[in-house]
Amino acid sequence: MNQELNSLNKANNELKRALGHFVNSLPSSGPLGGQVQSIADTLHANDAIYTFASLVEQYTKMQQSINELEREDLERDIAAFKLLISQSANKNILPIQKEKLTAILAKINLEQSTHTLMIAAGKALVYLADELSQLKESKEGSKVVASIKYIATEDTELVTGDVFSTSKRLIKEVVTISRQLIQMYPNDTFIRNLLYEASHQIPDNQGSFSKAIDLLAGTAEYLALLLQQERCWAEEILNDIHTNLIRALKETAIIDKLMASAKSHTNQVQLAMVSELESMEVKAKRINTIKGMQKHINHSVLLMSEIINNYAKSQNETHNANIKTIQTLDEKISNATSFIEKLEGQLNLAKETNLIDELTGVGNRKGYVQVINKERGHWLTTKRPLTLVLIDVDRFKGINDTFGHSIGDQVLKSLVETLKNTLRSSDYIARFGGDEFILILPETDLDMAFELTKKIRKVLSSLKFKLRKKNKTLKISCSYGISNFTHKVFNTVDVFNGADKALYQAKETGRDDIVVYSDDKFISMDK
Ligand SMILES: Nc1nc2c(ncn2[C@@H]2O[C@H](COP(=O)(O)OP(=O)(O)OP(=O)(O)O)[C@@H](O)[C@H]2O)c(=O)[nH]1
Repeated sequence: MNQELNSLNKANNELKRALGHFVNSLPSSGPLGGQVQSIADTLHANDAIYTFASLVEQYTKMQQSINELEREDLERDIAAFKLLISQSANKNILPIQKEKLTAILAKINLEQSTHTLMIAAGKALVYLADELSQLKESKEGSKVVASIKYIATEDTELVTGDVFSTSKRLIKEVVTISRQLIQMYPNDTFIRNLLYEASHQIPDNQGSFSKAIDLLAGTAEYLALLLQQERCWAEEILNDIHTNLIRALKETAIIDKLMASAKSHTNQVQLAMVSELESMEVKAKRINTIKGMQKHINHSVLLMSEIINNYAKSQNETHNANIKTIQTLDEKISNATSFIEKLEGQLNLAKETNLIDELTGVGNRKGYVQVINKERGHWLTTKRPLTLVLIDVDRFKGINDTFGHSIGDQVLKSLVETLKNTLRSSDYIARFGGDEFILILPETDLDMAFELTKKIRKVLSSLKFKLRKKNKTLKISCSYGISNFTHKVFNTVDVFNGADKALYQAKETGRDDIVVYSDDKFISMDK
């Protein structure tokens, strides 16, 4: 379309030049004076397309005015025009030329209609121009031209020459424009007709100035229409692009995802950007210029890419943070795993060497022997207090017999749990057999052991075992025997026997009792 517009501009300049001379040759007063002046003013305007349109309009108006003018006024103008031609015809030109001009003049005199008068006058001008240009080339030409200059004003010569050559050039431009247009719109009948009409004007040297302007005006009008159409298409395409852009975003739910991500990360900037993007569709409907829409699309695309970049960045950050957390967790898990493995190893070793009681999970008699030997060795070197406590459930046989073996087992397990919760980690528990347990208490003297045993007795006596079937509650009690390593009694078996003696004594005195035996004698404690 640019090419066509350039051609149109070129044609416009030609037209301006030709009309300039034409206007200068016309009388500036009289009935056409106003229009002549207005054409002259328009010629100085700069906007090519605007000038062309108004020149054509004013030229057409002038033609109409000529038709509408009073006969007398018109005759005066035509008379001036005839005089101009007859003066040209009477001067020093060749007889044959003079003859031709006189014939035309005679015809002009006969013509009644203004329109045909104008055509005849136009032909005379064209003929004159043609002859003049030929004369300029010939030998006697310069002489003749000089004589014509003498009778005709400079403007007249220019008008005739320029109007003729401009007509031809204008038509050529119409042909050029329509040939270019036909390539873009091969099925357009208007352009085809235009090309046909313009092409048939070229070989005809009599092609009139007004015909050329008519064709050119039609071309310009049609070009404007095509431009308008293309503008509409461009607008539609841009609108489509924008709508599709927003639809694609909605369909893939990208906006929802971005919104959710911005909300969860309390990213205010991102949130504001996503909301703006959401309102893009509404805003687009209010835009009615191509430039505006292009700007809007650019803005949309920039905004989208910025949001998506931000989103990707935050996703990346979250990803990296997750990787760090996973690494820390991995380390913790592997530490815990190796710890568990170590414990498992110890447990397995204990099980392998039969040091653990199967039912309660504490040490068995073998375990007790191993630990007491170790602790005794320590006592021998440090002489730090070391005490044993024997615990035996009272009337356990009765529990088994009355409530069943499994309740008996449960009592033993609960007893061990209570002991574990009351003792220090350095203390050792072993099931010595049946319902009898032994505690090895390092760093514990008799008084401390006695207080600890009182505490154990209190907790155990508060235990209640619910017996569903019988709708009863079972309570238990135990008897306790305490003994310690001393300077006098430091043999393991002797100390154990001391504790056993004390336990037996507790049973004898009615059970649920604590008895202390040390250095081969019973010790009375403050109960
Ligand atoms: N349920 C259960 N009972 C056991 C287990 N080992 C031993 N016993 C029982 O524990 C009871 C021990 O009873 P004794 O200590 O002799 O006597 P007691 O009934 O406790 O009476 P006193 O000790 O004199 O108060 C026996 O009836 C054994 O069968 C066990 O692993 N589970």
